[in-house]
Amino acid sequence: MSPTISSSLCTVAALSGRPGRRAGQPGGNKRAVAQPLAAAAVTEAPPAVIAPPPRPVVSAPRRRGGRGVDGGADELVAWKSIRQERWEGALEVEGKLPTWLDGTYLRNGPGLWDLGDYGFRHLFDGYATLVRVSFRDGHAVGAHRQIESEAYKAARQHGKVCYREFSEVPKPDSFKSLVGQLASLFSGNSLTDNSNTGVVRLGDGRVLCLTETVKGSIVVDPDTLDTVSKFEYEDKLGGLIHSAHPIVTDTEFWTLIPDLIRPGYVVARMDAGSNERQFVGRVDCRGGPAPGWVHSFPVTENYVVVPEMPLRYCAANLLRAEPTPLYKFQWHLESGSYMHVMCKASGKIVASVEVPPFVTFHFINAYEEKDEEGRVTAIIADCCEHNADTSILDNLRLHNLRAFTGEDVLTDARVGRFRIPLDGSPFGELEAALDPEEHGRGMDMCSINPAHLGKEYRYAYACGARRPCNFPNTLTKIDLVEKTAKNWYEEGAVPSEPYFVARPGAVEEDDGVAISMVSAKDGSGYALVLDAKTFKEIARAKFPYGLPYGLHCCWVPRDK
Ligand SMILES: CC1=C(/C=C/C(C)=C/C=C/C(C)=C/C=C/C=C(C)/C=C/C=O)C(C)(C)CCC1
Ligand SMILES: [Fe+2]
Repeated sequence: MSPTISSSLCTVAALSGRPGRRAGQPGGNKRAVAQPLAAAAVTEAPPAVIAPPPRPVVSAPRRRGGRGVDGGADELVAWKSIRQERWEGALEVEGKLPTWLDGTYLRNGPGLWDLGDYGFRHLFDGYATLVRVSFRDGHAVGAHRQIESEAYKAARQHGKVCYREFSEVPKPDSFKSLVGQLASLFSGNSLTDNSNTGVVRLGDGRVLCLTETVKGSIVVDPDTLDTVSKFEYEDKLGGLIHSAHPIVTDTEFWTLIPDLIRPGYVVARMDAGSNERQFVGRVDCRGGPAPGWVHSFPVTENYVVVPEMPLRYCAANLLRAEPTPLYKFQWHLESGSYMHVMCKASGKIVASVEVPPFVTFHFINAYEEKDEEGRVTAIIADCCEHNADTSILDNLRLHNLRAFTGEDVLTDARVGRFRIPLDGSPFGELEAALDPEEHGRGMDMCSINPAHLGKEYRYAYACGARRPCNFPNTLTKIDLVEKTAKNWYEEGAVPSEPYFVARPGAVEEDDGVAISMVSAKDGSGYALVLDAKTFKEIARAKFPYGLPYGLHCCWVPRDK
């Protein structure tokens, strides 16, 4: 079986007789060749460190994204663009930070949604803003900085969208024929590299920001937040899009690459320290007409779980200039929903079952269920499941996020637990792992103790809901054994993904802290440190300005 992805997005490149070219390195386009990006930052960005202004540095949308009020003091800035390129400074600490907390918390997310007088429409479109909080000896230093992607630099230079983002596309260039536009889409040239979704620390210590385009993999410096270089995959796997959430451990990296031409997924792994993905196996879709969206996927110790949900990629929507209700995707309930299980060692599929319809962006974890003799009988896979309803994508339009009227409009979500039997049965199960009322029927942006990745586990940390609300507004600690939740809430505040950091030497699964960045009701922002056991606040480290909402985080321990 050929490991080369035959995705429709590769078609033009393949036809042009330039095999093996890496995504993001189209022939003749010198801008796309790997090179340090920081040099551009020095000439184009403002001075290295800018003192914080007295008021939150946010700007309001002026067109399209809905009318906002200028970000003065006393109002939430979660959905407003950060105006400064960068800032760094000591944070005022309220409470007592644990002295063992020694390292850097990094958070990535779309923090800039305005270009001149043009406002983006969807949360996922914003240009990437990295936030850092470094903890040492009970003190905290904070910083933020825009990631210098090609897409961001071009937008800044030309004052308009220049690459295809999640929902925004560049205005059609009247000099470029339709064929030319199709060619640049299929070659990947016009796709964004705006790596605004995740941030991971690879086993070799490099820190990588990611999105769903392969070319949007960017290496950053966790200390300076400098954009260091493009992460170039040095293999022939091809593919222009991949799962935004690879599975990363100290020794390896697993990823899923959807194939839009021959609907399916390629499973690949990469050794720590390498840039070369290796083909492990392929899963053919059982439903059509395209693979399901795979924002993330889970693994166990011995297996990779490949989800196939009815929210599927749609080639026609990829080409459209105006966003459709489901953006680049389409809902195909009739196509069925499936879960596939691949053996990591052999690449063979050991189970492929039909499951009830589901909608998920974030898998939480998975593990192997064993019988008394230690034989693996089933795979358990947990996710943040939106009750098979795609409306969450509409909830996340900036207009809706900015227009909270007190009405309860956030759609319900739960911890969806799949049970995938390995005995050849054709069906798997999907049920709520606990009563969703425990976390207010809001559930997303989850982390676990990384020592339990792929293994049995008890606790998950996520954003839940206190209703009425239009967005998850609590932090919740889920106990999957007791089937209960502990919740943190502050009126009017928007917290982001709580990230678990274990205490050095910890034995118990919840011995550590959960760190979240909070955009407060009064326009301020702070890093919140909760005791992961009690889920009570230990300390908060306050930024002198409010920060926009952000998505995912990682932890970089200090080099000793
Ligand atoms: C640019 C192109 C694409 C980009 C896809 C992107 C940027 C997808 C990002 C998805 C994210 C950030 C999902 C997050 C979900 C968060 C939820 C549900 C939170 C809920 C509340 O707590 C493609 C679409 C891949 C097509 C090519 C072009
Ligand atoms: Fe995500």
